[in-house]
This record gives sequence, C-alpha cells and structure tokens, in this order.
Amino acid sequence: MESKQIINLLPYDGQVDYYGIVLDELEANRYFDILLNNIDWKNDEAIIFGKHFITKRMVAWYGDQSFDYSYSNKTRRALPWTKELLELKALTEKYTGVIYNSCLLNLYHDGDEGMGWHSDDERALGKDSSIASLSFGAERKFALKHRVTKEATSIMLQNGSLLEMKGTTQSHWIHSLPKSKKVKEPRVNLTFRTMIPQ
Ligand SMILES: O=C(O)CCC(=O)C(=O)O
Ligand SMILES: [Fe+2]
Repeated sequence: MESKQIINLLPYDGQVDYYGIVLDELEANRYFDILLNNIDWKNDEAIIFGKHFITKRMVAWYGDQSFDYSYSNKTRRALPWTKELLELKALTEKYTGVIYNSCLLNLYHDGDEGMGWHSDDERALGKDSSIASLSFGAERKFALKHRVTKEATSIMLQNGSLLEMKGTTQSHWIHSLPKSKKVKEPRVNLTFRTMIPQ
C-alpha cells in the first residue's frame, strides 16, 4: 500500500477514506480526455412508478468477465477493460490494497446532472466490500448522510483524487452527488467494485 495521509470522513458506522490527489493535473487531464472519448457512454435508463426515464447523466460498465449487472429492471453486460481503465485499476489497487473486478463509470456533463441519495448495497457486491472512486474533471461535492442519526458530511472531490468507501458504510450511510448551478464543466467518475458472480 502506498503511504499517504488518509482522512476518514465518517465519525462512526463505516469508513470513507479520502486519499486526496493520486494523479497530478497533467496526468488526470490526459486520462479525462481519453475517458471522455474512448468509453462507450450510454444514457442511463430507469423505470420509476412504471414510467420509463432516460437520464442525461451517462454511464458505462466495464469488468473482468461478462458480468451481468442488473438494476432498475435492466441487465447490463460488462465490456472488456480498456488499456487506460486497467492502468487506473492498478493505480487504485496500489492505494487501497483491494483487487477490483469491475468498474461503473459516470459522466456528468455539468452541474445540472447529479446522483440522488442511495447506497451501493446490491447483493452482487458482497457485504461491506470496498468501492473505490476516482474523479476527473470538474470538482463536485460528494455528500454522505447516516440512515438513522441523519448526521451529514461532505467533501469536494478534486480532479485526480481517490476516495474509498468500505466496512459497514453502505449499511449505515447513504451518499449522493448533489446538483450545482455553479458547475459548468463535465466530470467523469470511476467506481471500482468487486462483484461476486451470481
Ligand atoms: O459520482 C460520484 O462520485 C458518485 C457515484 C456513485 O455513487 C455511484 O456510482 O454509485
Ligand atoms: Fe454510489
């Protein structure tokens, strides 16, 4: 594991480690451009109250094998890793000491796009597994809220930064990426995960 000043954002019931910047600006910007252009971005679809929605935010799903991943009544098959995703996976693993087998990518075009409150606690993820999040492009706020006490905390995720959610975090806390009128630039987020083949 790389030695670095790590900050745990949670006071109890889980661990969210912010490693800060792990890629300098030049490197982060280079990856950002490649990710914007080379990833097979698709608009996310959801069925809410029986109505079909297509989000402006775009997503992509990459992984080791043909992992089927279903949510919102849709099944997705993981695409094979790209060279850059494998490099970023190796970098992330070096810091967290965890091996990941898949990655969910999000593209937020600007501050009008965000992600609502949720936890990543699907059965296929395994209980208390580590989720590592790499950020590129526009700085955005990442917020966490305790399910019971409602205690809240947040952090600005910088270009080239790494955050890891682990331990009992997903059972006790929900997280979101709030919309922001101030943000006019795009952001790409990579969440590395360890899926259990179902
Ligand atoms: O964009 C982010 O930083 C959060 C993404 C997220 O929570 C998710 O993909 O589950
Ligand atoms: Fe999440």
